[in-house]
Amino acid sequence: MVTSVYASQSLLLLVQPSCLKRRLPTSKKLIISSGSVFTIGHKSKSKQPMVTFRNSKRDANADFEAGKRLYLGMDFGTSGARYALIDEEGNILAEGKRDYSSFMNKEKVDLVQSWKKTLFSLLGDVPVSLRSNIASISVDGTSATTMIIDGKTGESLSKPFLYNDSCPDALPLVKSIAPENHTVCIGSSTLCKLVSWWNSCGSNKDSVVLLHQADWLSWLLHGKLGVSDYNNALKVGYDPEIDSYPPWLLAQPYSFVLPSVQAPGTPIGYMKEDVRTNFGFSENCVICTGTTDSIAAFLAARATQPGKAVTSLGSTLAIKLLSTRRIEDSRYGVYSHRLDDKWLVGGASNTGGAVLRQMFTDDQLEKLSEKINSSEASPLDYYPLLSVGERFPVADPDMQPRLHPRPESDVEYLHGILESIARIEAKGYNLLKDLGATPVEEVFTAGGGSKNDKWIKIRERVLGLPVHKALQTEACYGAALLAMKGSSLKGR
Ligand SMILES: Nc1ncnc2c1ncn2[C@@H]1O[C@H](COP(=O)(O)OP(=O)(O)O)[C@@H](O)[C@H]1O
Ligand SMILES: O=C(CO)[C@H](O)[C@H](O)COP(=O)(O)O
Repeated sequence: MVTSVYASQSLLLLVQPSCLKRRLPTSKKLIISSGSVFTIGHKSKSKQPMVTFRNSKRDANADFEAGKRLYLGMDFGTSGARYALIDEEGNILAEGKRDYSSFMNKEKVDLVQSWKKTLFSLLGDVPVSLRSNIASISVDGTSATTMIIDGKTGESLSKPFLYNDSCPDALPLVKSIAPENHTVCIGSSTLCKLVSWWNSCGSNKDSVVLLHQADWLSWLLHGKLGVSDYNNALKVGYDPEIDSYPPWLLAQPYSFVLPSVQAPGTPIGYMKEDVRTNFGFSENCVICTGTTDSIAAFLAARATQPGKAVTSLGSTLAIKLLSTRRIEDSRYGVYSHRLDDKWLVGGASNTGGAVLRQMFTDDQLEKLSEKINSSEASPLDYYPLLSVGERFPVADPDMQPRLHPRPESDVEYLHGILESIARIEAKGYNLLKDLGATPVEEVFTAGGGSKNDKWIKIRERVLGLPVHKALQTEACYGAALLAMKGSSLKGR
């Protein structure tokens, strides 16, 4: 079941210059009972007849252009999920977020159910009066988050393998079938997770489908099982350069479980009737293929020239450098995603915000960061990890976390951690240059860490490069741009 369609239209050309404007000045920012925050966009300036809508449920009142097409992007990250609803100019009309924790059953962490509940809760947070204008939806998720699915019911047959889970048991076999230093030759690759499951499950494997988190969530909306995109499928071995799974992978006994692959932002089908009627979406609402969270963050930053890069400072540190040359070397956890006719070279470290969140609340991070002297180098040398193992810029499953000695001052401690993460980021970009990628000349920042101006200053000093906060820092905005691309491909 292998087909591939490559949408030649460049996403970046679709995004109107006007969308380089900052966010819409919002007329309202409402906190609603579910804890989700959404903003209603400002009055449009166009000539179209204005339709004032009232959302009785949320007492929202904004003017809205009748018939205007909207695009919904949904980002499923490590700690929670977000949505952004944009118009054709890239203006944000509504946005919201949900933490998974509100759906976690403490005794049993049922991630799959929490993702599903979060998906439909977020859909329920989209302002009712805007839903019928939504022309398309795209979902991004964490990369290599692997699900073994019952091909008949769509239900998960095992616990999902998360993006940073590692299956070293499968590595020798994977290395024996894949080219040397191929992207899949790392314990956290999707292929290692598939092989590990295949070798351990024994039982009936006939109607099994492998899906990634974004694929499965999209299936809940369009109902067509077994479809992925060439970003999510990269780490199971899909080759976006030949638009196909390579022969060495198709020759494997488990190749029948592999999903079909299309370009990110490709229309897959209309929203399922039951979901559509339940939420009040249009019968023309199309669900498109998605991408991974850090690629969605790159798209959101709208970096369009080789040498521009985006660092996602989310729960993890993921770097993406736009390069004319494809680079791949699993010894360092370096791989290249395709972005139209260029390559997003990079990797994802296990360091990042999750380590910070273990020690400080977001409020403490903000207050402590204000006291940091970012122009001064911290003498502290840490390797901030939540647990043993690193993916990039060193692929070492046995790497130990290093967060001691801890100084008396929390300001100094945080400064040391932020600076140490910046050193890992710098090592990553230097490695990409050494491996032959287009040298980085400017870095945009996405993710939760992008709100930390002191950290941006520290990173500028450590990287020796201009570092900025991206105009749009949320991956869900990038997913919304993908939805817009898909809608144009559908000719809608
Ligand atoms: N002011 C801040 N400075 C540095 N990091 C921050 C700050 N505020 C939040 N974070 C970090 O941002 C991370 C959440 O970012 P987010 O992009 O939502 O992550 P993800 O989508 O990977 O779950 C948290 O781990 C948190 O520690
Ligand atoms: O760290 C992660 C979760 O946030 C993922 O690994 C991240 O998506 C990076 O993977 P990719 O480069 O394939 O997008």
